[in-house]
Amino acid sequence: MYEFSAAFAYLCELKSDKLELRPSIPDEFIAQQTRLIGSENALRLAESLERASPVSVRMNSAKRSSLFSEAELVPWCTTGRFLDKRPEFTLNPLLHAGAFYVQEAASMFLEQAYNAFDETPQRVLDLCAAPGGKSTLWRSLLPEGALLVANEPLRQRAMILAENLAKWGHADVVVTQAYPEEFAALRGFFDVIATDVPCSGEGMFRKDDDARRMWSMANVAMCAERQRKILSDVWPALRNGGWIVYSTCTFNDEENEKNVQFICEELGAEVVPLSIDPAWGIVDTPFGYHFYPHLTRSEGFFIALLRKTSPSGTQKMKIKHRPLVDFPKWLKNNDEFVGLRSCETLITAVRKSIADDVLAVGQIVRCLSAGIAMAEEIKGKKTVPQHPLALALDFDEAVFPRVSLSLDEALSYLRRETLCLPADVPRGYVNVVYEDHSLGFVNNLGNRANNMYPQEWRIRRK
Ligand SMILES: C[S@@+](CC[C@H](N)C(=O)[O-])C[C@H]1O[C@@H](n2cnc3c(N)ncnc32)[C@H](O)[C@@H]1O
Repeated sequence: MYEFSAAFAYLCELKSDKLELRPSIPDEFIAQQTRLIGSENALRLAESLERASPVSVRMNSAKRSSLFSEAELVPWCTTGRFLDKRPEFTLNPLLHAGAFYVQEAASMFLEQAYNAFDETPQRVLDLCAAPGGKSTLWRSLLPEGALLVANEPLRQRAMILAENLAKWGHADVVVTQAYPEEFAALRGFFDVIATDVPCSGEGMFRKDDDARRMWSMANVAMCAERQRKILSDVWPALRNGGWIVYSTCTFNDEENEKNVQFICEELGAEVVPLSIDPAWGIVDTPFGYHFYPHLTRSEGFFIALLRKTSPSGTQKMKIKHRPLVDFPKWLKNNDEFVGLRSCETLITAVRKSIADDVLAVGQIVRCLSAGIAMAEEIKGKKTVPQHPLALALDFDEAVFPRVSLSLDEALSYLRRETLCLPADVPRGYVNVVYEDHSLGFVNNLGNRANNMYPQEWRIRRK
């Protein structure tokens, strides 16, 4: 029974009083929340969805910078920071150097799920990963030598995911573009599968008008069904005893609690409790954790940690070994890597200890990137350093001459404009840096320096 109360009537007034520039929050959504969390909370939730979103960032602990060091900490994530206002992030070169990521604070709670693992996972699949907020966090949490497969089925979004992970700089990442069922052939391969599933986006009502416009109970039901299909399709790829991190940015129980129940009962898993501080304002339920914007400084979010109890078996994969190739010795620890040819001309470096896993994944699903894209060979003569190398944590910055850029020059570089370097800078490939953070390469011809920043990554903002 819906609880149509005075609070609900007040909400309707609130909606009609608003300057109607934005689509209003759907009545049925308010009724649904009234049923789920009571009228008082539904009222406070709806009010909070009309307020401005909090601003937060997460620092890349492997690319140290003093930026935002004074900002308030996000209590559930060691590298999260709240900002008082939203700066022009695009015009900060350190964003493009991978020193930080702009991320909604609730998503950073993933760190608490990670802390609940009783052993360190070695193979993690982030199944619905674009644009890469949680993948960059996974990568920061995982130790070196553990493999992260970050996947996104949609091409354009997968390209953005690859870009954001290249900026983050860790070598032990494979970016794939595949649908969940394609991973089933990697039977029992992964220790962890994270499913940050596409959802009805109620938690985004504050930021995203389309989420308001597209919302309906029918859409909620459609999303819930698609989520169950995603989970069922990828299920064989999770090893027995492996972990599922299930999350959505929506509030309703169809896509949250009922799907967690489906995973437990139909697929075979148990919910694992997380430790939370009551002061955080997170709502703890038997099936997972809710972030409500009227209670936490965040958007709406739901997350559950589960452990697989059903058997999956493992399939011993026959790895088709590819010939190793020499790669230019431009890394700090070249001996830890092997060179592989990604396509005819591109040479990548992959950590030796995970090379077989990387090959196994590449045999089953389409890979957009794996390891560090090092160099392009041109007609077997010239070796051109690739942009991801300049952003990689393993890049040996002593190899190429380095030039520090001012803010204006750095922005000009990121817009892919031609630069003019000081006369004493050697000719050839030069690494350009901003505040000690590598931004990329230029080819210095003397009178001008050709900009090697990837065309599709360039910033357009003046
Ligand atoms: C909520 S977003 C992921 C956000 C991301 N995890 C992050 O933190 O930046 C869900 C993603 O799932 C993708 N997706 C859509 N259909 C999918 C499917 N059938 N299987 C897996 N992912 C899908 C969407 O394109 C979208 O990029």
